[in-house]
Amino acid sequence: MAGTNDSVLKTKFGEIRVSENVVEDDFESIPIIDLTAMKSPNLEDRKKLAQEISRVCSTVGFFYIKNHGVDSDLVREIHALAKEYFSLPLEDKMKCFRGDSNVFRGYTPLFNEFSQVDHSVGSLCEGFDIGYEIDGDPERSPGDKLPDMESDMYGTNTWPDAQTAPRFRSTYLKYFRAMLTLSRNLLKIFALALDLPEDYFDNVTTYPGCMSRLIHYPPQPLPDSTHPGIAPHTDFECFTILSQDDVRALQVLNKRQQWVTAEPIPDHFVVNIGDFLQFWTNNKFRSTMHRATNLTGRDRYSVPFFFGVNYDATISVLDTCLSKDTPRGDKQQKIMAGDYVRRQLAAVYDKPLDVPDSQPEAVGIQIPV
Ligand SMILES: O=C(O)CCC(=O)C(=O)O
Ligand SMILES: [Fe+2]
Repeated sequence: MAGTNDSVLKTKFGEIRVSENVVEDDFESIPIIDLTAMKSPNLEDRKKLAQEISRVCSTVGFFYIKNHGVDSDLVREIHALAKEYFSLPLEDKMKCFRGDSNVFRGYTPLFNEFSQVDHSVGSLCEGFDIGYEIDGDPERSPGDKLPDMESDMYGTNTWPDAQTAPRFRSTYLKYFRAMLTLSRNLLKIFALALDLPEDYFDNVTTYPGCMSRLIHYPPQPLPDSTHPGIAPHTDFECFTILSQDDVRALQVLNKRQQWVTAEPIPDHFVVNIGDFLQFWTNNKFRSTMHRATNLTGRDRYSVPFFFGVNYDATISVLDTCLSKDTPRGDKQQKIMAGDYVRRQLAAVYDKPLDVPDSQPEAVGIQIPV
């Protein structure tokens, strides 16, 4: 029912009416999942975990993970790195300007990332993006080459020079490797959750199209939707693993269309489903809308890792997600991972599209918000 404090939110999938009253998390909205069983030698334990994840992904699309196996010192290091990097003078950071990269990597200054639907809304955050490279993949060896794949989303990372930001590259790639390992392990549980063999996605994750960002949100003076920390959006890839510091800002849209704060919890990551898994699962898993609003008066740092599949992999509804209510024709709708990500990044970074017109769009697949 429409309330007095409602507003209409434009999204890339249509308009929805949301309540502007931010509610506290009751942990039903954003449950905590213990990943201990992910490493269990017993398949039944892993299946049980998969069932729990399946339930949460079909209802909320957001959850915290604990006992994930990532070293807490490494998490501290990456946050220290972010803080150090963003405190550099703007001219040093601009040497890695993301606009100079044809694969959207490098430094984005304040107000240069736009809402997915409204380009007049620039986010009150600065970021540094890196993407997949061989040295960031523990399953590849130094000297291996990026594959000669069709997608033009593979490319090189832009790094600050060692004098400006010592240890930046080595620390960030160490973190990227840890996230990639965790993601590949999680994807096996997702496969079980979808009644598929654990290795089902292995052949589309040999050179996975992943990206990571360091983000700095200066304090936001007012709950002002003209310059939100990050405007409401869904993520593009399979899932995102987010490390937050202790400053609250992340808000998740629940089923009652209210914003719920995802409180930072020490040693936990926040995981959310992205668009690929929603397409793949025929909308069974939810790519949930979220935003960041930092009204704490403190600087906030966060580090998302976006786990995608090989950029030239094709995504269409999984056989296990077709039902009598979903016509087989839905299987004909396909998206190529790299094209989809390029289009979405171009939309938020305002870069001219250079994707050929003939590439399929994900328009046929209905995404309920
Ligand atoms: O910083 C956060 O809490 C969220 C970041 C986010 O949603 C994104 O970068 O896609
Ligand atoms: Fe996001």
